[in-house]
Amino acid sequence: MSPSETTYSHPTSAHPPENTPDPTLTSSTASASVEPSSTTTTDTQDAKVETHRQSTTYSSSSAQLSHLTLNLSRALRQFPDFPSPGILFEDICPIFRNPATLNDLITALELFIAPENGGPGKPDLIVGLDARGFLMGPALALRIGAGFAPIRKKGKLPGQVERASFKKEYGEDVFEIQADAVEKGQKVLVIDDIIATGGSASAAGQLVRRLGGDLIGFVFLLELDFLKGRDKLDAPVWTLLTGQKSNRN
Ligand SMILES: O=P(O)(O)OC[C@H]1O[C@H](OP(=O)(O)OP(=O)(O)O)[C@H](O)[C@@H]1O
Ligand SMILES: Nc1ncnc2[nH]cnc12
Repeated sequence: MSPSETTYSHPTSAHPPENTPDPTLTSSTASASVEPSSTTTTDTQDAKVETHRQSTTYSSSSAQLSHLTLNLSRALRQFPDFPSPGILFEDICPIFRNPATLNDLITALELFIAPENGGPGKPDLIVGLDARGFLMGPALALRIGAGFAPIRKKGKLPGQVERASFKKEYGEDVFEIQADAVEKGQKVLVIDDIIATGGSASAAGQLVRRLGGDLIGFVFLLELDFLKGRDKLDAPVWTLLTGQKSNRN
């Protein structure tokens, strides 16, 4: 089977099977309540494209999104046992090397968050997660006319910060955000490349809310859905691609 014929929805042997417990849930990490979303799933040749059905523009936007996400899924590649044994690492770097796929990514995200496609609408502020969220967040913010603020790993931001510890698919970490990064009541969208166990995104959501932000949702390029990370998030979740394609390399 050629790479373009493989399915982007099955866990591979390098990842825990669907019913394997999420390792981060065995710790004291706080787990947020689940907010059901009206997500529908459309299968394409390579990817499952999640959209939120709402208006008459759905069909054309959905077709465009299918096209864009197919291009994006083809640009991803995988590295087994990185950064540690048992992890099948999804490498997003090739998307950014090519201006066409970079544009596809930002256009797909822009379409995805549009209210007519069931998205949350334009946020006041996009909050991106260190480090790969920085590759996507500012470009999307510029495209839609929103601000951008970073959540960084501990010790990188000057001034007063809010801090949250968390567990992720391959380790533990600490996030910080500048205390004045979010204005009270600002509509905030959190963006990152990948949601795996959801530990990183959950900690980011907590920080946004602690600063008084109105957390309108989370958006990701890729969701490793078998790890059930979205169950840790208590705001709507939008993901362009789900699952993992095996034997890509
Ligand atoms: O859902 P989780 O299990 O929390 O994993 C997802 C997080 O892991 C990766 O970041 P990483 O900490 O590796 O940082 P990087 O972006 O600097 O590579 C990824 O970019 C997400 O932020
Ligand atoms: N499998 C994975 N590939 C790339 N980034 C990740 N972050 C958490 N899990 C990951």
